[in-house]
Amino acid sequence: MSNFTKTPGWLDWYAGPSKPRFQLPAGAVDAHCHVFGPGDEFPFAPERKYTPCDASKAQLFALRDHLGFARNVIVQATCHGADNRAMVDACQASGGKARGVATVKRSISDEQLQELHDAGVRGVRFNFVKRLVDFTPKDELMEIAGRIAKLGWHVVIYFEAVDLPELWDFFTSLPTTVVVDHMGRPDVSKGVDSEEFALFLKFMREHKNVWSKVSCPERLTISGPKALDGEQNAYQDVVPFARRVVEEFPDRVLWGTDWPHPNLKDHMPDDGLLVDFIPHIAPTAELQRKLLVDNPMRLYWPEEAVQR
Ligand SMILES: O=C(O)c1cc(C(=O)O)oc(=O)c1
Repeated sequence: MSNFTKTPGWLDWYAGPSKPRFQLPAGAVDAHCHVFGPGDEFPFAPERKYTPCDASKAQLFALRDHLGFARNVIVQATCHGADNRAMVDACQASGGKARGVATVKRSISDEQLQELHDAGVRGVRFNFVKRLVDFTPKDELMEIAGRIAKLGWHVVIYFEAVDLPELWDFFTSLPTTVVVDHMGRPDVSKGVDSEEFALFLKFMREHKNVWSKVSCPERLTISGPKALDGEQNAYQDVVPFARRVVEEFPDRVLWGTDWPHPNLKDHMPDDGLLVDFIPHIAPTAELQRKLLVDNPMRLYWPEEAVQR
């Protein structure tokens, strides 16, 4: 037990997830997941907006093996601020099976960036979700992007769909591959043919360096049903969004569990059933292989990626 007190109402990750019915392709990558602490070993950042339960590297690796993934991409969680030690420790302990995405400040030195690279970091995350982080000036972010571009890294962006118009010019001037978290958080109640989602598709269509994670149906759903109690048709209201992105941009999509699912308020999904969501959004073996193996390997393990 950590000395930190969890945010009231915090939902812990689901213990004892089911075995997915969907068999992941060999070499599948969970390309969006986090570690939290443990708080006593890797304290949460003073500037954090929430205090989570612990979610250790050992627990993450056990989930990876249980679900049938070969590798993880561990994304720095905002509760750790720009202190990347927990994420780096997990990457280093993974025996080459994890790569990382860090959060850095302008003050980071070139030596420190190189250390992150040596630990397996291949990207930085810029977060624009106001409930998660304080504002960072765009000139600072652009300076960081210019520096990490030289290492061959990419930028991961997290924002809400309503904020895309305002952020458009900044995003489209980033010099690297740009990976959008959770499809830019569409409001699924507006429908897949909404102006809002059309703008997101245009963003990807017009900018070939933009990729998307088609993750987090458990976050985006309004009407469910929830991935609990053996449900094989979970989050039907999110399926058309993710499927549209996978089918139009099959070579620029990634998928991740988002374990341990920070800040869910309504329910905590059974991660086995979350994996069973994948064939609903990527219905063919080829789309599944691109989404789960080829694309994440190209971005995070290019030295090992198979050219097809
Ligand atoms: O929507 C969220 O609350 C959320 C938070 C974080 C984080 O705190 O890093 O990461 C995510 O991917 C999603």
